[in-house]
Amino acid sequence: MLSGKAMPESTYDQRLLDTRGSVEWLHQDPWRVLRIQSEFVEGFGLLAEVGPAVSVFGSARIKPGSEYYELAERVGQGLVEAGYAVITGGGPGIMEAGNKGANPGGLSVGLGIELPFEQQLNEHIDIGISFRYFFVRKTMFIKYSQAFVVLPGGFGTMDELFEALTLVQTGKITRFPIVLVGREFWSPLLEWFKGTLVAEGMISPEDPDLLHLTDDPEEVVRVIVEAHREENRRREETAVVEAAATEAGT
Ligand SMILES: CC(C)=CCNc1ncnc2c1ncn2[C@@H]1O[C@H](COP(=O)(O)O)[C@@H](O)[C@H]1O
Repeated sequence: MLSGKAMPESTYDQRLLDTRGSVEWLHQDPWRVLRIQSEFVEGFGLLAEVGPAVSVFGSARIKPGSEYYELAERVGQGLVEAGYAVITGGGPGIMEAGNKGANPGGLSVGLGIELPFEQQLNEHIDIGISFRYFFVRKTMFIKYSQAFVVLPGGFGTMDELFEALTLVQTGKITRFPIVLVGREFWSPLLEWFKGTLVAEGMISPEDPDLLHLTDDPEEVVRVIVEAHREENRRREETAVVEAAATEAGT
């Protein structure tokens, strides 16, 4: 970890993605692949035994005591009571609230990101990793959680929401509940999905149904538990049908 004067002026993501400037950096790209690889290896190693988990996303700027902070804390607590680990971006605001709700009752995970300004993981974390690359970190959220809960937030939150939505819509991940918390905040976006995106044929009429909207932390947990129960039932049914087909064929 670097702090104060030792903090570099640019981030690893910036140096990787910036094609302008000194060509010296370009010659280092092949070596960067190894650094990226090691970040995947470290993430896979630390998270492999996390068990069933749900990621909680939302604004880094929300302060303790605010309505959304308390809501996120209750969501974290409810998820842990239902047997899930809680994964967040490890920072302040909603992330901190989600981790705080999960801790000390359950497993609280923070997947932090190196930013151009100094920042520490919040203090309510059992397993914490600081990533240099956003895209490596995003892979970890998707790979190690079985649902996303998204509270109000800004660009970072939208990025995480739309990544998950695209992966579900395109069938890259299946049966992955995405729950939006905060009806007043999210309703205009859902209206826009239906009134503009569906109306202009940019998404299918059923695509907005990939999102579940609520204000109630207990409903968040209920929706996720039921979706996973249904998924397990489907898997068991498929396994029985496949076993019967194999037996019939032998
Ligand atoms: C005070 C401040 C701005 C700190 C930023 N520190 C952060 N630390 C960790 N994850 C972050 C941070 N900022 C954005 N993110 C990511 O983007 C989302 C929040 O971004 P936003 O505030 O909605 O756009 C979080 O779910 C998180 O995964």
